[in-house]
Amino acid sequence: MGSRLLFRQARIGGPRNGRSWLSSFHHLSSRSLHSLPFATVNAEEISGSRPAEVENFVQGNWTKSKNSNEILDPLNGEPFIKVAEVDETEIQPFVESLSKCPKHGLHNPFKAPERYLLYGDISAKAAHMLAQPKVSDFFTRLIQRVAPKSYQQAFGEVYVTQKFLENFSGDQVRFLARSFGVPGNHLGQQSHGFRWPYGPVAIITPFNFPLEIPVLQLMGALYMGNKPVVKVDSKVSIVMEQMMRLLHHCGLPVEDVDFINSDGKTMNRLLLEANPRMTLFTGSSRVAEKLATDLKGQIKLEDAGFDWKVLGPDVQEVDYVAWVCDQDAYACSGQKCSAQSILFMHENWSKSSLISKMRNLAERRKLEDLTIGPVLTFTTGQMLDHMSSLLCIPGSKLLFGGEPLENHSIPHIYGALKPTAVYVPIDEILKEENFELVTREIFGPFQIVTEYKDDQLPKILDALERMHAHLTAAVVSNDPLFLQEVIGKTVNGTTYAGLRARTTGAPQNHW
Ligand SMILES: NC(=O)c1ccc[n+]([C@@H]2O[C@H](COP(=O)([O-])OP(=O)(O)OC[C@H]3O[C@@H](n4cnc5c(N)ncnc54)[C@H](O)[C@@H]3O)[C@@H](O)[C@H]2O)c1
Repeated sequence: MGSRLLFRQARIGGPRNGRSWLSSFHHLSSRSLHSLPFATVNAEEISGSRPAEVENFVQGNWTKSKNSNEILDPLNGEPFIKVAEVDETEIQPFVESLSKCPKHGLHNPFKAPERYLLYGDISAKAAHMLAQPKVSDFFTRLIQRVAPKSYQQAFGEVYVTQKFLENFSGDQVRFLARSFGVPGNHLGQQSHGFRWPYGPVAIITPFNFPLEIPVLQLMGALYMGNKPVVKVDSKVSIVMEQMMRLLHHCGLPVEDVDFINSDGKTMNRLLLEANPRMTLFTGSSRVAEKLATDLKGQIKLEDAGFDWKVLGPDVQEVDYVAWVCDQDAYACSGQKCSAQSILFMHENWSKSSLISKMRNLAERRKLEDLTIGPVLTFTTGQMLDHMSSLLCIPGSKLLFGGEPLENHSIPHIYGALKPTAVYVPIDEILKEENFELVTREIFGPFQIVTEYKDDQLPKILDALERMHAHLTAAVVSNDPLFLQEVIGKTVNGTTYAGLRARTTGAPQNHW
C-alpha cells in the first residue's frame, strides 16, 4: 500500500508540482533513515533461530509459495533464510503478468512519455536513500551475510549501484531515449530512429553480485519501458528482495516488475511459457548455452570469463603490480567473473620478487574479515582435485596455497580454500591434452601462473586465441610497441592496458 501511495504522489506531484513531491520525499526519507521502513529484515539478526523469509512479488503483491528452500549460512551451515521458491505448478501468475505487457512496452517516445521523468525521480530518490550511511550499511552487511566478501568489497557494490542511480536521476532517463533524424532524398522525407522497448522481458542473475548486477540490469530495462520479471540466485535473493521493497518505497509502480524465486528448471519453464521478447542472462556458460538454444537467440548473455593478464618485459613498480595481482585473483575469494585466472609473466618478472610478494599478500587474507571466505559453487574437494590434475602436468608446481582453510565452520556444500597459485610451463599449457584443463574457469581463489621469454610471445598469443571465455584482460606494460602487439592480436570484452592494468574492479563508468 505504501508504495502505491507514494507512486501516486510522485505522479501527481511530479514534474509540475515539484515542491510538494520533494517535501513528501524528505519526510519519508528522514523517517526511513531511522527505522528503514522498507526493510523486513535486520541483516545482523538473521540466524538459525531467527530465520529470514524471502517472498515473491507478482501482479502488484508479495506472495509466498507451497515450498521453501532453506539456505545455509555460508559461514556456519545453519539454515538461516527461507526462500519461497515457486515450482512449475505455480508459475501461471508470472506468465499472466508478463503477457499483460504489450510488445511496444509500458512506455516509449510516443506513449506515456511522462514515465521517463517518473523513472528519473525514482532513481533520484533511491540514490538518495542508498547514500544514507544506515541504508548503505544495511545492504553491505546483507550482501556479506549471503555472499561473504570483505566489507569494502560488499560496500563497493552498494556504492556503484548508488552512483548508477544518481547518474540516471532527473532528465537523464529521457535523454537515454534520445532519437536521431536524418534528412531524406526529397522534400518531406526524413528518417527517424527511436529507442524502443522489447516489452515483456526477463532478467536472470547469479550469486556473486547480489545487488549490483540485478539493480543495474533491472533499472536499465525499466528506463526504456520494458516490464521485467527478475530472478536472482536463491542463495542471495534476499538482497534484491529488500531492494525491491526500497524501490517500491521510492515510487516504483508495483505493476512494473515481478520478482520470482525458483530453481533453474522452473525458470527455464517460465521463459518457455511466458515467451519474453528478450532475456538478459548473467551466469555460467553452461546455462547460457542451453538458454540460447531454448529461446532461439532471443537472449543477451553475460557469461563466464577465463581472464588473463600478461606482464610485459618492462619490470616496474613490483609492489604495486603484486598488489593488483592479489586483488584481481583473490578479492571476493576469486568469485568475480573478471577474476584473474591466468598470469603470463615475462621472465624478467620471474627474476623479480613478484611471486614472493604475491605469496605474502595472499597469506595476509583471513576468514575473520572475509578477505578470504566460502566459495559458493565449488567444494573444497573439487578445487583440490582440479589442482591435483594440474600438478600431474610435467614441470608444474604449487607456488602457494593449495590447502583447505583451517578453523572454520563453512558447510561442506561450499568450498574453503587458501588463495592458491599453480605454475604450469607454457609449452605444456599449449598441448592439446592439457589446454582445456588449464583454461577451465574455477570460480574460487585459484589462478594459474606461467612464464615466457621474448621469443615465446607468439605462443602466448596462440594461447589467448584458443581460449573461448573472453571477458576481461590486462596487459601490464608501459612499452607502446608491446601493448600494441598484444592488444592488436587479441579479443576481449574489456582490455585494461598500462602498468596499472587489472582484470577486475570494473569502474562505474563501464556501465
Ligand atoms: N559476464 C558477467 O558479467 C558475469 C558476472 C557475474 C558472474 N558471471 C559468471 O557466472 C558464473 C557464476 O554464477 P552461477 O554459478 O550462479 O551461474 P549459474 O549459471 O549456475 O546461475 C545463474 C542464474 O541462472 C539460474 N539458472 C540456472 N539454470 C537455469 C535455467 N536452465 N534456466 C534459467 N535460469 C537458470 C540460476 O538459478 C541463477 O539465478 C561464473 O561462470 C561467472 O563467470 C558472469
